[in-house]
Amino acid sequence: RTYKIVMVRHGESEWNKLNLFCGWFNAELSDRGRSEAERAGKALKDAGYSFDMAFTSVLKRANNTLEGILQQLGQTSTPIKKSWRLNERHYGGLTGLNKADTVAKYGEEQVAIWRRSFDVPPPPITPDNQYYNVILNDPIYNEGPHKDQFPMFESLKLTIERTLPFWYDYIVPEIKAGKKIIIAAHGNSLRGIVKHLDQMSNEQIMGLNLPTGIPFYYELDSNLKPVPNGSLQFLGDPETVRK
Ligand SMILES: O=C1c2ccccc2C(=O)c2c1cc(NS(=O)(=O)c1ccccc1O)c(O)c2O
Repeated sequence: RTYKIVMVRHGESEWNKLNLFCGWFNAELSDRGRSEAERAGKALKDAGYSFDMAFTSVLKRANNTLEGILQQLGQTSTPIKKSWRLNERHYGGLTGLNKADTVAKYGEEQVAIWRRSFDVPPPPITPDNQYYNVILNDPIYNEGPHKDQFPMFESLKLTIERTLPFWYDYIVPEIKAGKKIIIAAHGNSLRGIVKHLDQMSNEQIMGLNLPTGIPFYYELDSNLKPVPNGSLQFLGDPETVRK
């Protein structure tokens, strides 16, 4: 028997529009992001998908993307499990900075190192960062992580290491129970799952930039390994996917 699982990166957020590092800040979806979610839902509906369960982060940009999709499917009562472990990578002290600020503050060379590094973290977010308290005290984190383990920064490596336990402990059992699953999350948390499923190298996964709002699916065998040609298939018309 094989299993099909659908994943989607949330649509454009208000901070994506401004090209700001967002990470664990709870930014809203932009209007464009909402319409991306609507289109994703329509593509899934046209392809005949339905879901028994959904997983998402605790960030509203992913939650609202999921809600938009389920609305199009007429499945707004689908059980949803949220976890901080599916959150976007925490960009630490870069949170709220745009490209110019980042280069001005840290220089081109350092930015280039961060861009190509798997395990080099950004600087920690500090109390002088205007988003420090709003993130640390956001009630969306009441279910975790604990204050004494709350991250102040994450490398891609650290992000993947805190995402995969959720995949194993919560998502895999439901897949094996035959549930039809959708995951609505973020570029870097989805990279963790994709890297694991396709056994990709650090370099390979850093080269993968998942498009926003375009659902993709995996077809997995009984060992939850991708079947031949069962990796990372995008949904929707090729024109949209190609862009
Ligand atoms: O500085 C970083 C960076 C710093 C620390 C951890 C990870 C990254 C990172 O992953 C990254 C960066 C810059 C850019 N491009 S950029 O230099 O044009 C840029 C900088 C700042 C804000 C948005 C931008 O588009 C990227 O595409 C990235 O994937």
